[in-house]
Amino acid sequence: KVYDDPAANQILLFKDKTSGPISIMTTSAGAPIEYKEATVTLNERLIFNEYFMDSMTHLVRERIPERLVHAKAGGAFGYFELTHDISDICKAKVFNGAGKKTPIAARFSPVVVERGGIDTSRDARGFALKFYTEEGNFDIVGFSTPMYVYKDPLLFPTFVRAQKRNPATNLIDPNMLWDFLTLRPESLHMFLLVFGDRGVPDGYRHMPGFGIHTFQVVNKHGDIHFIRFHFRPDAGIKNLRSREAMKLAASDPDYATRDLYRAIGNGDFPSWTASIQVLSEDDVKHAGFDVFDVTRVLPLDKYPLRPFGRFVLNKNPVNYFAEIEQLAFNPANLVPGILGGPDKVFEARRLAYRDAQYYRLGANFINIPVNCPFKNKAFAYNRDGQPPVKDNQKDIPNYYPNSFNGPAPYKEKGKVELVEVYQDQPDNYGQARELYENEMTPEERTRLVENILYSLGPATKFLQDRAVKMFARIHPDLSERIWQGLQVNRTSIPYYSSWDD
Ligand code: HEM
Repeated sequence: KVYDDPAANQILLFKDKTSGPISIMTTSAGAPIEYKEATVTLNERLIFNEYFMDSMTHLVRERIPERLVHAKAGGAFGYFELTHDISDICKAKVFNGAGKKTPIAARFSPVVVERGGIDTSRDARGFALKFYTEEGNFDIVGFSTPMYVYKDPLLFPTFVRAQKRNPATNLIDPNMLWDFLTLRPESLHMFLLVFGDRGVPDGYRHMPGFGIHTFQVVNKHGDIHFIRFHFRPDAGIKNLRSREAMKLAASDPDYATRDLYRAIGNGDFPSWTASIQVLSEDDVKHAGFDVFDVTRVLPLDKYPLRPFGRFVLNKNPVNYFAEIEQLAFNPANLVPGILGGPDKVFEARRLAYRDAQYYRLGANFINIPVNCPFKNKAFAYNRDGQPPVKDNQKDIPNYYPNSFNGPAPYKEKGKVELVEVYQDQPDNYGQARELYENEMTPEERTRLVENILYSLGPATKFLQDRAVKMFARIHPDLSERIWQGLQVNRTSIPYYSSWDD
């Protein structure tokens, strides 16, 4: 049978591919088990009902901590195809030899909403890719915007808390958000995109992705370059208007997750073209600004895109929890030839992801099949701890150094260190102005103002005044329109003036 919606009919599809119950039901320990309804076994104690004991005690242990941020997601698997060799700048094998294909996992996620939240919420989106390369797993843990919120990683906890729920009311609190945005105005560059059309992508298939950090790469001669990753959806970038997004929030909060699963299930495989901006050491020295500043974009006219590959998602997860919930991305998962970003945010991320995953998945999260390198075997000296331990590295010596043929350290030929960079205060009014003035159409600017008012309207007056002042530094027109809007739209609940039908 053919179903036009594999997302809605997954369980029917399962039935169709089987010819009856797939097996006798068993206990978790594998013994055949009867199903005895408790109500018709009044003369039997529930404690002897092994089905009850087994399922009940498991059920109450089924929740694990959700991700602190990016809790809700759609994810899938597929491959990356290298269309253009880039060995001239990067020796990582995954990017050497045009035509090479590498298996990948992808996970797309709004930042703020909780695990059961709304897919069409106004937010940036995570855009995380794991390349299962022959030299180990390489992760690009990026965003749907080409820039990030701040360049000082000390702000991470503040930013997360300001966007999440108020500790007393348990509500998302515009005062907290606007306090943050106006105290740290470098965030407004990214938030112009979030409040603009890009803030609600029309599903994940129409969403671009960016590595954001300027990664240092090295070729086999030891020459270093710096690159930024860009991924453009081949189906084109599409966004939802606020009104559609809000309707979908009520009618289909899982809109983007459904769209991705359905498309892949129907054989309509989404793909993205991968490009890089490339800078030499000289370019970095003469850029005239901090090219490692994650709150800025690198101008495309100065550093044009060099396409090098595409990736295709052609396989839905067979089990969401096992394969997507348990996926563990980490910017520190790098391979020889790719050194990561020299900036402070990248440095902070080297700790944060690993730490978060130990907490939510346990000490051996790397042994969960989707997280294991599978093109090569890992030979770390870690042992024991919470399951799964897999073979626990069998009888291989468990300490280093040793004299008994345990794994020996890799000696990279012509090893190059990550450069050290001096980073100072961000200043992004210039790029935000450019975005507002040159990249947004007049209609987009109107929608931007409306979306800002929707969020800023319920904030308290001194924050509104502070925001108007900040927006004036981006563009007088933007600030004027927001000020005007606030005069009619100052309200304590989110409200769209133009939405009254
Ligand atoms: C100080 C800076 C940052 C810190 C400390 C941080 C920390 C975290 C943590 C703890 C998680 C949850 C990880 C997990 O439970 O598996 C996370 C998820 C994520 N972060 Fe960050 N982050 C930072 C900046 C960024 C930046 C700059 C980007 C984009 C370039 C980014 C993209 C993501 C994505 C995509 C996820 C979700 C990964 C997934 O799909 O599992 N983060 N971050």
